Amino acid sequence: MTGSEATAHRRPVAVLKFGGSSFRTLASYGQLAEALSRRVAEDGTRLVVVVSGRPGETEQFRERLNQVNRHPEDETVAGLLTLADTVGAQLLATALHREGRTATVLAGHQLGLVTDSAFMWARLEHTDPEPLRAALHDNEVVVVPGGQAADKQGRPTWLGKNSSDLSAVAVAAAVGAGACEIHSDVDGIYSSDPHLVTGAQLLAEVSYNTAALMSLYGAKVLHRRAVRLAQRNRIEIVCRYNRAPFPAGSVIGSAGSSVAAVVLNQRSTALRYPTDELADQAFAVFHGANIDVVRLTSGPLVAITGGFVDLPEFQRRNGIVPGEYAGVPVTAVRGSQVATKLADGEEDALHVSQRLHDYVNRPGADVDPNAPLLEMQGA
Ligand SMILES: Nc1ncnc2c1ncn2[C@@H]1O[C@H](COP(=O)(O)OP(=O)(O)O)[C@@H](O)[C@H]1O
Ligand SMILES: N[C@@H](CC(=O)OP(=O)(O)O)C(=O)O
Repeated sequence: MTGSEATAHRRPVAVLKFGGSSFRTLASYGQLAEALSRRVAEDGTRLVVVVSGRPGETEQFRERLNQVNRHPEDETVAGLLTLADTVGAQLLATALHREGRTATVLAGHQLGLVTDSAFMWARLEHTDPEPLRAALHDNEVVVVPGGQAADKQGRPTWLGKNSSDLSAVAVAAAVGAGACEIHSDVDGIYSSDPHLVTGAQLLAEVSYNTAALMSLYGAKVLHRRAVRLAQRNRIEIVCRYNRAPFPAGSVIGSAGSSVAAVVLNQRSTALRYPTDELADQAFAVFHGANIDVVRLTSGPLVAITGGFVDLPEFQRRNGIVPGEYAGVPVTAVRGSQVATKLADGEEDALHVSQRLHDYVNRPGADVDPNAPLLEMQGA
């Protein structure tokens, strides 16, 4: 056993993630550093803190890139857009130094997360825990820019849009942590987006399967592959509000509530193809590129959930027949059951979600996890 391994075993390590919504102002860095410093002092833990860039910053990089080249190489997109998270990580590290804490930044190429070479939606293949262990040996806090990794040749790769959650769970698995604390501007997973749907309820316990289904269908709150990685490694995801004292709202683990959730993401797009066969082919291409996609069964339909895919460009490059815009998918999930309705655009998606949410959560509704959801198609 190396010295750093022995130390990592002696000291408990907590893994925390703070998304972009935690850094709306520059003052947020100092406030968070103060709270983290208190935790180090009071709990005697070392921390790995995964951070995202500030809200909108990743997309600002994308705009700048597109102004220079409308058709950039994936490797360049990955190299540039992940810098927003690097900036955030360095700002938090410097705020921690001001608090008198030892802290360092481990960027994707230093971290030990090795992916394939699908630069923009890379898949994790292997983790070397040694860089994290060594950094934890020398520092009270290790700050990790979310979404970053490297391929076998050491080239920077991106785990995809909103993938900081995935980084956090991968880091938790690497350091052997039993939990991963994910902080956001909501304290947990609700029965629908609480900023958009009236009456959305906090779900205290959510099963891995339900959380993964919700994010596959576009719920922004957690990254789908993060949920699956946590499930495989038996890591509990604890969702917390991003301001001290960081109250916990939901735990994602083996237990789950049977409440029906309605997934709304106005960036999701359903595409209709002339035949089922063409829809199957398009689905296979999106899926093969690691993009979150669902083959809807109610027709020759494919839903690209979560947005941030340049659909005309992607279809052109991959030589697939362009699908016709079919609306915004809104999906009800209960246990492992799903039912999707198509709304006529972003505005209509809000109304459809509210109606569906009211319907599935109506007083006296049958919440038997085995009851079919198909009746909701008429909601
Ligand atoms: N079912 C849901 N439960 C909670 N939040 C949801 C849900 N669906 C969508 N959201 C949205 O997810 C947002 C949090 O995700 P995100 O903006 O990526 O946060 P962060 O920047 O902290 O990672 C919330 O502000 C909320 O609007
Ligand atoms: N750079 C990432 C940041 C991220 O993952 O965001 P968040 O954790 O706030 O969803 C992105 O915009 O994709």
